[in-house]
Amino acid sequence: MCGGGELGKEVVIELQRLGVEVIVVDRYANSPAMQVAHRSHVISMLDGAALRAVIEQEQPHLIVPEIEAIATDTLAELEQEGFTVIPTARATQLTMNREGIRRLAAEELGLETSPYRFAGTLDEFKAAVAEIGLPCVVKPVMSSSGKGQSTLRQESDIEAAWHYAQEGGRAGGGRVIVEGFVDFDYEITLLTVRHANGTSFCDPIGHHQEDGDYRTSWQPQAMNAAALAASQRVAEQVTGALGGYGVFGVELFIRGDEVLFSEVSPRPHDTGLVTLISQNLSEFALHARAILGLPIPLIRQYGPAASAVILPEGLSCQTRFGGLNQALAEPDTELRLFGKPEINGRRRMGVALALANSIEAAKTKASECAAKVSVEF
Ligand SMILES: Nc1ncnc2c1ncn2[C@@H]1O[C@H](COP(=O)(O)OP(=O)(O)OP(=O)(O)O)[C@@H](O)[C@H]1O
Ligand SMILES: NCC(=O)N[C@@H]1O[C@H](COP(=O)([O-])[O-])[C@@H](O)[C@H]1O
Ligand SMILES: [Mg+2]
Repeated sequence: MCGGGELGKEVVIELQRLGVEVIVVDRYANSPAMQVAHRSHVISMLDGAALRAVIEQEQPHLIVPEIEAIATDTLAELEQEGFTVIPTARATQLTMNREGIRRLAAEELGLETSPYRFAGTLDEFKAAVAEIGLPCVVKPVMSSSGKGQSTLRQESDIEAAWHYAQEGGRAGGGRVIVEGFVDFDYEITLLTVRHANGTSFCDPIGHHQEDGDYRTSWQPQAMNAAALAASQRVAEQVTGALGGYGVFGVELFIRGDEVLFSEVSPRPHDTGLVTLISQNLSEFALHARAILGLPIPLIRQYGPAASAVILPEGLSCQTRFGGLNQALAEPDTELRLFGKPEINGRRRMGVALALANSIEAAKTKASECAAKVSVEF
């Protein structure tokens, strides 16, 4: 498992339930997934030689990327040499860089997306913003969880947005994407599972984002039949083009019956944390089954459910949690506190989960549960 955060941790648990030996690799020691793995290694996964050395040493049957920022060219070489990369090395190459997946979706598959331009210098960036027009959204081509992302509303935002994007990516500065701002009605993650017996869809997950990072998610998101069918068609096309087995988080903007492709994770998605309470098989269990080639005969959804993140800000290597008594007092609430060993700035440290009789009630319950957890430094 290349990447050992909160998403990987749940996949490790599911794999181990099925008898798999799991070795986690990440950039820092004692990452959440390392805490539940058989063994672990700390390396820079952007360093191809270091990544190759670990994989040659461990000889894994499956290489399971958990984050974008990995030396994906090395994964492609290893795949050529006979290793299996989940879902495919090409999928990890295309999705680690926004340029790869955007050009595939918009230019090769002909899917509708926001208008976009790429820029590698401040001058190109200014020209791109002029062409796309304001408001627009800028993101480093290699980033996730909103890192380095900003929305430009006026000319005076341009310079700061460029510098923030240069500092905020997960792999240093470089190219950015400038996207026209989409005034969507709502956005969804359509979890799509490619497995031995075909492709299955989870019920759509709605979510609310701030600063490019998710705050709450819920399932099922109400959708009209036309928009849902169009979403499934887009998801089938994109995941089919990427290939391989596993869960994909297909991010879509919905405007009336119109569906715009935004991006896709070739792995479980953070907004899909809600499936830890909302489905018989969570997205993590689905990923484990799919990559092992096991059957997925049914995905049962349990009704209105929500997740809300615990996202403190601070500086500490001695985090403690409080308020759990109050947080868990309501029925049908659960917590996952990830066990990240350090916080330096704002970091997602846990998530609250809730089931209720309506989506609104589930969102409120999950948010209240999250708010009652105090993080002490
Ligand atoms: N072109 C756009 N128009 C309007 N909103 C946008 C646009 N692009 C992104 N957003 C908003 O910002 C959020 C984060 O964008 P995006 O998913 O591209 O970033 P990310 O860093 O890859 O985040 P994650 O890793 O959590 O998926 C989107 O879910 C959406 O709410
Ligand atoms: N949107 C992608 C996403 O949520 N990825 C998840 O966050 C971790 C990194 O967290 P960190 O930045 O706190 O180390 C990743 O390892 C993955 O589990
Ligand atoms: Mg996203």
